[in-house]
Amino acid sequence: LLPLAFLSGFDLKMLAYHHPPVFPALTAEEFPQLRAPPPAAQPAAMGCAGWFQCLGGIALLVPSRFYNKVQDLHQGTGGSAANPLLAYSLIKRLQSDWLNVVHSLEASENTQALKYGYTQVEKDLPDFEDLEGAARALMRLQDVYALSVKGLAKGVFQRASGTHLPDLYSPGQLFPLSADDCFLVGKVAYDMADYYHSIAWLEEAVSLFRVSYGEWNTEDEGSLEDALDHLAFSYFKAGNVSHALSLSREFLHYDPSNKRIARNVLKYERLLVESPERAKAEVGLQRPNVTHLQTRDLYEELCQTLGSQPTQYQIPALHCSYETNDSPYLILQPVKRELIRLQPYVALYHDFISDLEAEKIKGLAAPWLQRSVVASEEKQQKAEYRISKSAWLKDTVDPVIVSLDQRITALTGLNIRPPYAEHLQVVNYGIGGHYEPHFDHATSRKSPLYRMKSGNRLATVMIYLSSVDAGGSTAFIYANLSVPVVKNAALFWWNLHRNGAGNGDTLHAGCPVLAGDKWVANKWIHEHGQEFRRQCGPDPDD
Ligand SMILES: O=C(O)CCC(=O)C(=O)O
Ligand SMILES: [Fe+2]
Repeated sequence: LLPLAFLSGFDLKMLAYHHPPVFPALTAEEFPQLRAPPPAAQPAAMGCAGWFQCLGGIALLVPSRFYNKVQDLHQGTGGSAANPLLAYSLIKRLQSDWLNVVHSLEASENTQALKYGYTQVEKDLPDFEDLEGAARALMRLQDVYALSVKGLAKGVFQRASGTHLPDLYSPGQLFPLSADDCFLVGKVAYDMADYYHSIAWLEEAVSLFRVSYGEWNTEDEGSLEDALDHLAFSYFKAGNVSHALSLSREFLHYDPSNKRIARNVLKYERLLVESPERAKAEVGLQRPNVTHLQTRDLYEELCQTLGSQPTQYQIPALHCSYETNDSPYLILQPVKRELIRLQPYVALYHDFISDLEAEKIKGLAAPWLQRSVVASEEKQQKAEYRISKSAWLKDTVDPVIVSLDQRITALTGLNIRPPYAEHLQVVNYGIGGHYEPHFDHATSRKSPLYRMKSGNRLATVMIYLSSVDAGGSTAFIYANLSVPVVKNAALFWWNLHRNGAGNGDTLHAGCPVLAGDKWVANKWIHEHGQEFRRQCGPDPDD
């Protein structure tokens, strides 16, 4: 650096200007290798005393005392560039102080403290399975709601091309994804050999990495080269050799010494010479049908459009009414029933519980939530087609459950004392959480549902304990209807015909939650105990 005498007032102003008193800009400008924390991660905002207790300031090595001193020096720099003392201290700081800070014992102690702090909370942080799950959830939302990946990367929820439907969700604040965020989603798809999704997400990653090429982010996992590498191979696997070739050539432009990519380039060139038609071959990539759902299109349409329920005007039998169900319990406060379908019978009871009760039930379940399982042959196990957390609540845990049971008894006229009904199952779906089309009743005699020795699941009462911002409807696939989440309402349907056979028309699903936090509570009522409450009959349609 020039000695003090050679720096003009303007030079000093420029120095001060480039090192404004805003901490993040200051550190990043003065020492680009030091990563400034995002403004939201300031110690006060995070509720901790100094940077060194905070993980928010990862890789931040600057002691707060020095930071405060620097900040004070930057106060009112406008007129003070003429002050020789300040000018001297600025130059000294840039030439010597920072060097001492970076090489200080304090800096290495801070790094150690940062690492120690990280190991303390590490076990509570999301693991790779969580991250993979979150990436899959994004792809699920992309598919089920036909969203454009380009839009998602920008933070908006636009429909993919071809549809002119309005957006399903408009967030108040945009949260665009970074190149590396997109890269990771693409990589998760790539690792599952799902080139349909890897291509869409890696295309976004590549274009974002291109824009910021040369800017290194310590926190990033991938780079432009990584994204080009994975994207080229995805295109090759999808049969598009000419795209694979041009991306691999671009890779070599950035890293000419990579022998593997150089070999790939030769291979792709040879393939194109041997069969030039490959150059033109635009292989239509099929979306993988991971869960082999036969009803996928129907299901997704119902999730997107909230079904096509005929209204009361088309079917007069579908109407709203106050019901007492001959129960003394309901005489003073009848339930508000909205008949949704007669075949299969589906009814929505509005305001079945209060906000207070909903909060209480969620609070009681929260500490017990575990990843939901499904019945598979004789076992219960986790499955990709049901992503949620759930907990069982006995009526002994709180009087609120007792009074809910009383109301369900009054509403249904059924006997729900154990073992004639299961305990209350509280379910929480996070973003992208879903339950693909399924039956609540057992379809095989071996099902674990029969362990209660009270027969099959005759009826379902499902209560919405929350609202959602978008998505999350309950779709009845064959009945061609879907019910939006209505907070505090209870949805009722019969799973079995009067002859005891399962009603195939009750195939239903919980659509993925697009935005929000969805909670439901299930009460499954079994066959036994209802002999005098729901008459049986021989008619297979009844
Ligand atoms: O969440 C929903 O809308 C449906 C849930 C469901 O079908 C179930 O838990 O069995
Ligand atoms: Fe269900």
